[in-house]
Amino acid sequence: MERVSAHKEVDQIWNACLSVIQQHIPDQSFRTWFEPIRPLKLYGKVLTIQVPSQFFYEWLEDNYVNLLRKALDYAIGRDGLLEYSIIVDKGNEKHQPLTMNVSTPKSPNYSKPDNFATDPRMGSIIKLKDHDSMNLDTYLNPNYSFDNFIEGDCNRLARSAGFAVAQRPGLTSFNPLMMYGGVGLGKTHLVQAIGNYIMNHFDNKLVLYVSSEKFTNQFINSIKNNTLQDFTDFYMKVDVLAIDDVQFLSGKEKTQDTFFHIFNHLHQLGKQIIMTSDRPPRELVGLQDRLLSRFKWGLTADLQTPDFETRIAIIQKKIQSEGISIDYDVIEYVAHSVNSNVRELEGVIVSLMAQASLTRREIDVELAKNTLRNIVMNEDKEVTIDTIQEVIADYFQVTIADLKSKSRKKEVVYPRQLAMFLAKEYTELPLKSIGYHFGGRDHSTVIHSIQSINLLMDETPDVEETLQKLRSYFK
Ligand SMILES: Nc1ncnc2c1ncn2[C@@H]1O[C@H](COP(=O)(O)OP(=O)(O)OP(=O)(O)O)[C@@H](O)[C@H]1O
Repeated sequence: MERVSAHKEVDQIWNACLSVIQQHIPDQSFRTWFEPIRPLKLYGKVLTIQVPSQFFYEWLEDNYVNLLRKALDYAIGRDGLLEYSIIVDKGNEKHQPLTMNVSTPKSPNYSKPDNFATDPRMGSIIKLKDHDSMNLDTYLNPNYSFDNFIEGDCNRLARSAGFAVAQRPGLTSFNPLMMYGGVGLGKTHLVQAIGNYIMNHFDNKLVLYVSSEKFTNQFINSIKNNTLQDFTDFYMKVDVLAIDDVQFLSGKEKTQDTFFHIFNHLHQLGKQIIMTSDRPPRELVGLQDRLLSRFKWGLTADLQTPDFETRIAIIQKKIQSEGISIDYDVIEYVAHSVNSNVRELEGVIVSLMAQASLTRREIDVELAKNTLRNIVMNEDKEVTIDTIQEVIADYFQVTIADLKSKSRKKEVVYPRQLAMFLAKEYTELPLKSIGYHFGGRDHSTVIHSIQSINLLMDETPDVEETLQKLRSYFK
């Protein structure tokens, strides 16, 4: 029967491994890559060792797999297996280090140890389970794909270029591919979709996704630990390097030097580089000119705030993926009310569903209104168009229905125009959406209302005074 061995035995086995390893590599490498390893347990013929990071694990797999095999043969026998437990660095968050036990599927090549020698990756002793790898930010999140990325005018170029790159990595003129855009507009989604596509369609391509922050931290650690060469060698081996949020490299001269070096090496070998940034290259202050000029060698594509139709499609996709259905008038209401970015849009849908299930209510426009109002209140942000309408209706003693009606009565027209004027001032909604909230008027009516108020302000001082009073309700 298999059993977990006592500590002493585990240590002995690992020391036997180390004695083999030490004979084959320089002292410096031994100290760097083997001394930090802690033997944890021996279960039958499976030895579990703890390694300090994902990067460390990969490094061992890439560089020392044959040697580890040899050491296991000696210490346990040919059927000895190795299991890694990786400490995931949680940065400054106060979490216990998460230890992941990586399972040990027996490789089909296992019975032919010669394969290990010819292709270390093929014969890697251990492979990360896919669902485990999701937890590590050097890996890709399989939930991001081209299939669930909605295309619209706002992202068409970036999506098409991304898809072309995914189909022929390193072979298109889009190298590097640089995608930029504001918060929550889909940069990470797209870059990960490219990575996932390549992983799923090319067996032998090594894809690495890394945030610039992580890259910088790894770089700093490699200097501290005297492993800079290992660090650069590691990056120079990949076939596809996806680096997120390059604006983070700004002002970090030494990190930029190393990135420059890696970039050139990969580019010369025809490897694919994909980058994202929150602003266009010309606005990346604090980045070296030589890097910036290289960013422009390939294609730069922007991601814009999604237009109304794209917002509708995104909401529909989201609710479909949640397996529910919502009436079109609710979808339309949300699409007309949230236009900042896709993350917020998704957030509203999630809150809406939570709200509905908590209060056991149907998802209708009324519920959507309440949800939005709560979100806005909690985030202490600008007022919603509904609040503006309520304040105006109350102030001028008209009804909200009047504001939305077709009535041309003077007592209604002026408040309605003021409400549209304030909606423009307080919300980020496009004119088309403002019009929607006023009984489906088109954007030219909204422009006309705003112009009328501007004209009136020039003519009558009262208007400015009224506006000030109304504004005081929103403070
Ligand atoms: N076109 C789209 N279709 C479907 N979902 C999208 C689209 N764009 C963004 N999303 C979703 O919106 C959310 C935010 O996107 P993502 O994290 O990629 O934004 P980002 O641009 O990287 O933002 P940040 O700069 O804040 O990291 C994700 O859940 C993503 O799946």
